[in-house]
Amino acid sequence: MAYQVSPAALLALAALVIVLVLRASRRKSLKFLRGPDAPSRLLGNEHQLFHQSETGYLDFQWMREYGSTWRIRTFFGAEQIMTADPKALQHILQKSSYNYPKRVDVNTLTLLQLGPGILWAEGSMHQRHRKVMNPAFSAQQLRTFVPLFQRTAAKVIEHWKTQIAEKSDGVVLVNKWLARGALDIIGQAAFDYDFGALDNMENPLAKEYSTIIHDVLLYPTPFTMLYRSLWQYVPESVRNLVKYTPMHSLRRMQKLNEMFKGVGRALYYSNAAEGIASREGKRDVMSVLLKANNSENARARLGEEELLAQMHHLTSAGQETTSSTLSWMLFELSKHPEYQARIRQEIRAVRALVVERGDTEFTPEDLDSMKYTLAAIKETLRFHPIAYHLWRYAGQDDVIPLSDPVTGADGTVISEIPVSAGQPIIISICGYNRLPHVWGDDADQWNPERFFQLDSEKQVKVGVYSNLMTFSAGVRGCIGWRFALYQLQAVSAELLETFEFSPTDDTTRIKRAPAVVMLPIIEGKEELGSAMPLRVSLARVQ
Ligand code: HEM
Repeated sequence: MAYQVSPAALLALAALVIVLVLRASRRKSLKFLRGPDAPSRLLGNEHQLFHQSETGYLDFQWMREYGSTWRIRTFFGAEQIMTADPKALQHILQKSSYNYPKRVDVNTLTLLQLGPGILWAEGSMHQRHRKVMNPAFSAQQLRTFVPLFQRTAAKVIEHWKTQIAEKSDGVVLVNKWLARGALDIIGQAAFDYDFGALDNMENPLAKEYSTIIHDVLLYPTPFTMLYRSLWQYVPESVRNLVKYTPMHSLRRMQKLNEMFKGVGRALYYSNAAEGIASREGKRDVMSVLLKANNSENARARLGEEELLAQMHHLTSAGQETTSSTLSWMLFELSKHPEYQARIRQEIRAVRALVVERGDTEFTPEDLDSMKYTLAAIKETLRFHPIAYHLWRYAGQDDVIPLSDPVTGADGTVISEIPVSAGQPIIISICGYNRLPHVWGDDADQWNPERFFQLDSEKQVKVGVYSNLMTFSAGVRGCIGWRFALYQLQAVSAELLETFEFSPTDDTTRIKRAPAVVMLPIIEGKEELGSAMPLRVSLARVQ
């Protein structure tokens, strides 16, 4: 059936385009920066970025052509800065506090899928959320989760042993199991609740999480992208209403949110019924949330909607990120058997010390002493940053300094960029993590050894860990980075001690698909959704 568009709707659209063009033209022009042509006037380079053959492919190409900062187009012909420059990133993320808010289209997706929690909140509201959550993420608190990480790894190991005994080719979709493990971990660590995702393959929440990013965020259509770009012109107070748009992707997001709220509400109120007195001195996430809900100080209090959203934000932010990173690490090790063997040797040497002193499990100190394993984790975080772009805009007029001056359109050298309020900016985390002058001439190779040779004194200090941008930085930097690190250390040590990982026939076709977060998909087998098949076998006992 052909769609009828009313003349009134066309007029409204034309008026909107005029407003957008006028608004963009009031901004300082970025013509002095070089950059690629836009394939579309309406979509600029946006559609191209969400459909690139692999995450970062365009970033790396443009960096080679224009330097670490360049100009692209966003919707309706407006100009946009894209940068991987260390000083620019430090300025925007670390030094400017809340002056570079998140781009409205991407942030509204967070609101629709996860509710009004910490990842979505801006300014003073974000400060309040962060203050409530911070105590649950101290290094001391997180060390106590190492045994939980090990117990979960043991469950994954049992499942994989069964799988390889049953299948002649020994191929396991490792990301599916690691995602289930990560969901169980976050549930127990944060809320003392077992989602049971590793025990029950039919677990509805785990099933929904396993497909939502692929189904909803990967390869958006031009119409979907344009529609989302318009959200910034809707007043914030009513933006939540876009969830009623009859679009499949938005319905799916809302469904997930409602499913989570069902679990979260029951969980929160069963804990609340026990009273907060029993949680005196405790700093786990559930305890800090209960205290925040009961706080006499209105500035510290979180309402029910915010509480449930907070629980959902943590669950979602802590699941796909760690499990995907671990999947990519195993993928790289399968292609680097010598380094994998070295890691296994290191883990077994530390295990011998553990046994010698009469213990059964690695302590956090044992894990920290595994230098080769840690270098492989850092290198994977650098090479495969799950959150590969951050979408921001300037909240006020400003000047962004550059550490890597670029050659301008007229041939002059540019070492700072004046921006007007409203100027959209894409921060290329994947680009920064590949800068040769920061990481070495072989920055395009996965090589953990670099971490034994880098002179961090010569680098601009950015990021929260190892000068990587992978966890972002500043007031909005990842609150869970230490949690993630301990989890990656503890789980990878158990898996690599037990199993050997090697490539499969699909290995060369595994691609990093750009879906706001990076997903592994197999070229030609996209119908499988996110998939990381690896050949798994029991490691030889020495
Ligand atoms: C390898 C694992 C991880 C990576 C690469 C990662 C990356 C990031 C990045 C890039 C951001 C900034 C997002 C933005 O500004 O839009 C972020 C924020 C956040 N992350 Fe992580 N993350 C990881 C693990 C975790 C874990 C395990 C948790 C929870 C236990 C967590 C919880 C959060 C939260 C709550 C925020 C929002 C912080 C705020 O806005 O104040 N993350 N993460």
